[in-house]
Amino acid sequence: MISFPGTNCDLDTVSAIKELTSLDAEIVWHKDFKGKKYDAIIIPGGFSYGDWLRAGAIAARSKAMEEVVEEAINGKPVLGICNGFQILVESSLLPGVLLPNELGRFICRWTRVSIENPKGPWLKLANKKEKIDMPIAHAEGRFYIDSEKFKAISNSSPIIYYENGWNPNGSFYDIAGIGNEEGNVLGLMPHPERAYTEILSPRGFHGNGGLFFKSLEDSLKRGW
Ligand SMILES: NC(=O)CC[C@H](N)C(=O)O
Repeated sequence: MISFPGTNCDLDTVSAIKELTSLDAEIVWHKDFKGKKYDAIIIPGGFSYGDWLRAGAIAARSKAMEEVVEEAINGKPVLGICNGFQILVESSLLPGVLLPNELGRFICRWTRVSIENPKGPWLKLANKKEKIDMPIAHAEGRFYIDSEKFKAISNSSPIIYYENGWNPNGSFYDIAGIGNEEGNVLGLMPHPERAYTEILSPRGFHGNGGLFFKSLEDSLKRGW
């Protein structure tokens, strides 16, 4: 798990993985990060470099991200959560861009998503259209992708959609998260590490965000 200046969800994400799985997980300062050392890479949420320029833009140009790009191209599992998703998009590992929220301000609330075209190590245990409840907390989460590109990938790449009426930020096509064609790289704006047990979830929501981490565990043990 890579930590940049301003990353603030790294501890939560390590805790989620350790509580839910038998996997080992550690936080690595970006300057010390060596991609080859790990079986999977997570870029957690936060405000890397204070979200200056655009969220994720500066971290995307770091040496650590050069390593991540190399590993991702070789098929290693890479997950970006919120600011991590912004960094993956800024690194061109995932298509599209993340624009400021339609409301023009930071939004923090629970939301509900469903999964299309589940594949790859992060979604191995997901059923088609599986619904997951997780909170979002961001200012720049409005996903944009042009219609041609969307058409080209919508039947083949994993896509996480906000359920009808749950789009908090004006994302195009209600997109909350997206994967590459192979599914080894996945990015999402909602926070699964804040929704991995029932006790973390408000009344009426399911704490089922652990699916991503349990899928990784299963995938690393048995393949995907
Ligand atoms: N929680 C996060 O990672 C989101 C923060 C994010 N950089 C933003 O758009 O505000």
